[in-house]
Amino acid sequence: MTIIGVGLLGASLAKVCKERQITGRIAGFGRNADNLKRAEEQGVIDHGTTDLKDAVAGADLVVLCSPVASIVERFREMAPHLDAGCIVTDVGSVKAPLVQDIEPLLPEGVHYVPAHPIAGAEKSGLDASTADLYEGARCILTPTDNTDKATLERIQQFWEAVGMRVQILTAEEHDFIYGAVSHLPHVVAFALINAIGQLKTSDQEDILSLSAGGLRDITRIASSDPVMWRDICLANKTHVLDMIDRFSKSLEDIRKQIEQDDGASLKESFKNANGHRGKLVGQNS
Ligand SMILES: NC(=O)C1=CN([C@@H]2O[C@H](COP(=O)(O)OP(=O)(O)OC[C@H]3O[C@@H](n4cnc5c(N)ncnc54)[C@H](O)[C@@H]3O)[C@@H](O)[C@H]2O)C=CC1
Ligand SMILES: O=C(O)C(=O)Cc1ccc(O)cc1
Repeated sequence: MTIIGVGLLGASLAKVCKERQITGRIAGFGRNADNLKRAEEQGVIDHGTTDLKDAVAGADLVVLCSPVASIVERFREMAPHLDAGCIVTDVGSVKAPLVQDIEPLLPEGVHYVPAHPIAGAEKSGLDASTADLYEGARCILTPTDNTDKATLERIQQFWEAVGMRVQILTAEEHDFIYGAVSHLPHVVAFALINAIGQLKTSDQEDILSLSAGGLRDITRIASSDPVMWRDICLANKTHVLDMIDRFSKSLEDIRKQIEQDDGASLKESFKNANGHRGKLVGQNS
């Protein structure tokens, strides 16, 4: 197996595959030689290289684990060096643009099954990786009419072996759903903390230090990697813009209710929210 991008998702995958002996030798590709050397020294990968051709030589399975905007480029570069029979999957948080661009680049005999493990954190990099990152979480596969059925089954078995519950969606539906349940919440968290992050007390102290636990809860994901989230928002632009519009409308409704001292409607808005949140907590993943 070759992992492209030995960060949170890539190194966690390598760790669980080693622990459960799911794959044989693991090669890792990255741009940072020091990171690859550390991953090798820690036994996360067997061989780290900044040479993509060397990284994929003889690979049966390649997993693209780099930021969304780099995935198609890395695939384009590696395609001529993949052996017939090689299977490629990925972990990108946006699916339709990747599938659209990668499928026409597939060499004869090489198969691609797009995947998105719904497992992660606001932390990134090798040091944040853990063998149990994927355990019990959902993994969305987004095959197309061109996807080879036997390969789809093998990739489903692979993600299940890693500990995931596999679900199949079209790439388009995936991007709509995750635009709503993942990308919008990250945008909101970034925007919320930006809106209040620079406010000061009369003594010129940061007001954030005076906050209660709620602010920490709602902004945890505002610590997420800026490059990763830039790429996700731009790649899923249409859905993210649509979700921002929906959110703006929801916020505007609450604003009006407060402005008009409409306590009954305001309470109704908050009560509806309690109901939705209850569904989320009851069936959280
Ligand atoms: N962090 C999360 O919670 C989740 C992330 N994802 C997806 O997983 C992918 C990786 O995310 P993380 O592991 O969190 O990021 P990360 O920053 O921990 O790891 C990314 C790795 O890719 C390498 N990299 C960066 N630019 C590259 C390029 N141009 N070409 C090749 N390698 C490059 C980095 O050196 C790093 O080792 C992203 O596509 C993201 O959308 C999917 C599910 C959850
Ligand atoms: O940290 C969190 O709670 C996340 O939401 C992690 C996450 C980030 C990106 C994904 O595509 C999937 C999961």
